[in-house]
Amino acid sequence: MRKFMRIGLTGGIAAGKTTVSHRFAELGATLIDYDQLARQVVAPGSVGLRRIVETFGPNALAPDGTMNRGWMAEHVFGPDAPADALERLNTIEHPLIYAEAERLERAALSVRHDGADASAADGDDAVGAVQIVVHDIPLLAEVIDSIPFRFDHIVTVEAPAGMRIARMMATRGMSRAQAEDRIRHQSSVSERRAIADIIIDATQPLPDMLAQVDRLYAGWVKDARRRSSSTSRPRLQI
Ligand SMILES: CC(C)(COP(=O)(O)OP(=O)(O)OC[C@H]1O[C@@H](n2cnc3c(N)ncnc32)[C@H](O)[C@@H]1O)[C@@H](O)C(=O)NCCC(=O)NCCS
Ligand SMILES: Nc1ncnc2c1ncn2[C@@H]1O[C@H](COP(=O)(O)OP(=O)(O)OP(=O)(O)O)[C@@H](O)[C@H]1O
Repeated sequence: MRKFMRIGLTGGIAAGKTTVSHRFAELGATLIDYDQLARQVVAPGSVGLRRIVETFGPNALAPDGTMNRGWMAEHVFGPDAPADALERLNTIEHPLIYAEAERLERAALSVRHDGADASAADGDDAVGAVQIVVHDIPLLAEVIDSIPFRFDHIVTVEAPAGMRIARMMATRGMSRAQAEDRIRHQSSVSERRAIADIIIDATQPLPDMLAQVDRLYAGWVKDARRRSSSTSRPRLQI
């Protein structure tokens, strides 16, 4: 019997989400990184990039055929960004991202932890491994009503805006104005907390934060094992 749990991971930009998600991956979770998918679906030659250029014009394309991320970021987050620009970009990218996330999740669930094809080994499932799939979704609070997944738990990683702005300026080469623009276009701490059942405080010392992640993961594995006695199939509710 397969044991599967789907987790949503979110948090304000530069709060510490990637630090947390990498720890989950080290512990054995399958990680689906929506920032990475957002890059994949607009790769050169993709349907996503073609639609973006049709919608936003040739400035959206860099000379090397990739999406011009700097222009795009300014065009959707900057002070002179048209009111509906971010929504138009999201409308193009989000369905493509969800389709890819679904495909990755199905692929992960069809392979057992030891690498064997799960469909060929149903008889071994009584002692089968637990699979925790973590969807790392910066914008989960924004898309919670439209995303085609349901989560067993939602975790938000939080740090004060001042600390996040300082981190963006120090490590991502952003100006203060660019960092503030990015925060302003995201949901608030309270909106993220409203959808989450678990909060990770990223102002605590790193070892304490990672220990909290370890405890969470161990608890989920235990719950998934317990639950599997009443569920015979992975829950792919999409
Ligand atoms: C606007 C773009 C081109 C800017 O690219 P850039 O390289 O500067 O940023 P990057 O993609 O690395 O994102 C960094 C962070 O910005 C924030 N962010 C990204 N997209 C959005 C958005 N649509 N709304 C609010 N915040 C966003 C997130 O916190 C994200 O983690 C790019 O972010 C994009 O294509 N965004 C739309 C796709 C999307 O929704 N991505 C998030 C997946 S949930
Ligand atoms: N508990 C902590 N103590 C000290 N530094 C931390 C802690 N958590 C995260 N950081 C640091 O904060 C910075 C931002 O963390 P991280 O890259 O994980 O953020 P993020 O939320 O994934 O950002 P983004 O939303 O842009 O993807 C990193 O330099 C990371 O090392």
